[in-house]
Amino acid sequence: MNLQSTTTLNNGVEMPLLGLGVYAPRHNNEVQQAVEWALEAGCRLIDTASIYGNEREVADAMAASGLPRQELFITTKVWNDDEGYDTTLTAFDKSLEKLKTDYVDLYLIHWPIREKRLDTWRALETLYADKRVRAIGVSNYYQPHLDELFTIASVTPAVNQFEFSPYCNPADVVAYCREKGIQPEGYAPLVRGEKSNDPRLVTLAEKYGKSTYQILVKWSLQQGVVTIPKSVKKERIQENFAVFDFAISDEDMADMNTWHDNTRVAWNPLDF
Ligand SMILES: NC(=O)C1=CN([C@@H]2O[C@H](COP(=O)(O)OP(=O)(O)OC[C@H]3O[C@@H](n4cnc5c(N)ncnc54)[C@H](O)[C@@H]3O)[C@@H](O)[C@H]2O)C=CC1
Ligand SMILES: O=CCc1c[nH]c2ccccc12
Repeated sequence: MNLQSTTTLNNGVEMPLLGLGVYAPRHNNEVQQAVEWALEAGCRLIDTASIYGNEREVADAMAASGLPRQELFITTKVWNDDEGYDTTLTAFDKSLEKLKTDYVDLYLIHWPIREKRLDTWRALETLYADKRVRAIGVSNYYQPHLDELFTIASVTPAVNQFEFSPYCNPADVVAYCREKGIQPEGYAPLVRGEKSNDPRLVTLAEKYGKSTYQILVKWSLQQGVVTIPKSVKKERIQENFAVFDFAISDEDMADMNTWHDNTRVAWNPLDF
């Protein structure tokens, strides 16, 4: 496995396993530079969203990189206020305009807004049928949201993105996604640095000669879960991607799988 390693989605599209998240730097003008550094380091997956307000910066970095569009994998998301059928189609057009591209690789429903999420999904299916997105998916969907979606969906979501770290490890959601052919993707894999002093994590970092951040990234990757650590600092971006020269033992992976303590940086999907 290396930075170019991909997973094959349920419609045959190849998605990189490791990418850069771009929510939410203090200043969005840091995003263009961060994406450029990530692309230079070999990263090809960028995770943005309309609510992050930085799709234009992502577009500028894509252009500055000189990389062919088809080598990049760009995810964006429809935000809560835009959910609904027509509003989602309009929001998608705005995202495309900001991203200065004529297609998105993966378009996600950002949160499952109760009254609107089925109409929002129908809009995503329209965009997919019209070949304006290569894959469609959801974010922050747990089993009840997926089960509801399956009652109307003509297309199975290709990806479900949700909070995923050893400290927020909804293993039942991962298992359910796999059963249904949905690729799990984890956000906040670094718990925004909140756990970097956890003695158990520090011990593993020392054992493997890696940083605590690299241990967290590797824990996701070794399970085949796509992961999108965020940083806008060059050294940290490079550090977070330098995780292909070691492996966490099965025993240590099993131990990390007992650390779940419901630590969340975002809302609980079951509240939606
Ligand atoms: N679908 C959704 O609802 C959500 C999606 N996301 C996506 O996931 C991405 C990652 O999640 P985040 O919330 O950004 O949290 P994260 O867990 O990736 O943490 C990022 C923070 O960790 C610290 N950090 C990163 N690398 C470091 C290093 N090598 N050394 C020291 N500190 C380091 C920095 O403070 C940085 O701001 C987001 O940028 C976004 O793209 C995030 C939250 C919700
Ligand atoms: O992707 C980040 C999701 C998120 C969760 N809460 C908020 C509030 C405002 C913007 C984005 C988000």
